[in-house]
Amino acid sequence: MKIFNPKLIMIDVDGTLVDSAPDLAYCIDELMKVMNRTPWGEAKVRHWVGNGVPKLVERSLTGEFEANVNKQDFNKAYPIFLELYSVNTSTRSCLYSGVKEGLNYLKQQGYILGCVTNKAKQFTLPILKDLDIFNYFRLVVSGDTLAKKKPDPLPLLHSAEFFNINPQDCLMLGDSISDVAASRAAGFEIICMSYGYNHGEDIQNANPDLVIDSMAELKDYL
Ligand SMILES: O=C(O)COP(=O)(O)O
Ligand SMILES: [Mg+2]
Repeated sequence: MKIFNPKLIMIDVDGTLVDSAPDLAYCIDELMKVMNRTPWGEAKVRHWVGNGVPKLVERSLTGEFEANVNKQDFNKAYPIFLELYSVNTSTRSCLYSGVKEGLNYLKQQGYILGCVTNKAKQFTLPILKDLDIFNYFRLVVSGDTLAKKKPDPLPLLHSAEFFNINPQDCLMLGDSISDVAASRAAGFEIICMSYGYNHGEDIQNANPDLVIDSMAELKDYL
C-alpha cells in the first residue's frame, strides 16, 4: 500500500546506501598498528559507525562507545586516520543490494532526493561519486556542513528549507537511532533499513514509521 507521499526524500549514507564498514575498519585497524594497539576488527567497528569520523576514532582509542578519550592520543590519531581514510574511502565499500533499483524508482517517480550524512564532506563526495550515485542527489548535507549533525534536526530542517518544502511533507531514509531522532525532531517521516549500523541494536526498537530489508521495496510504499 502507498502509505507515504513526500515531496522531498533525504537519504543517509553509511548503513543505508553504502556498506562502508570494511574501509572504515581497515583504516581503524591500520591506525591501531601505528598507535601500537590491538586491531578491533570489522564487527566491532560496525557498532561504532554513525556519529561521525571523530567519534569513531575516539571509540577506537578507548574501546568504549561513550568514549572519554585522552586528548593527546586523539590529536595524534585523528590526522593519521584522515590520511588513511582519504586513500581508502571506497576501496572496499559497496552499495547495498537494492540501492540502485530503489534510487532509480524514486527518480523515475519524480521525487526530489537529497543526501544527509554524519560523514565529513571530504569523504562524502568521493564515496558518492566513486559508487556512481552522486547524480541522484540535488543536495548533499554532510556531518560538517552545518553547526550540528544528526540526531540534531538541523540538517533535515535545513534541507526542507533549502527546497522550500514543509517538513511534514518530507521523508528520511536511514538506518540508525540518530536518523529516527533527527526525523522526529524535524517533523519528517522516517523509514529505516533493517541491515544498517544501529550500534548493534535492532532498529525496530527506535520505532521508525517503517522498517524494510531493501530499497527495492520502496515501490510498495511510495
Ligand atoms: O558516522 C559517520 O561517519 C556517517 O554515518 P551516517 O552516514 O550513517 O550518518
Ligand atoms: Mg547511517
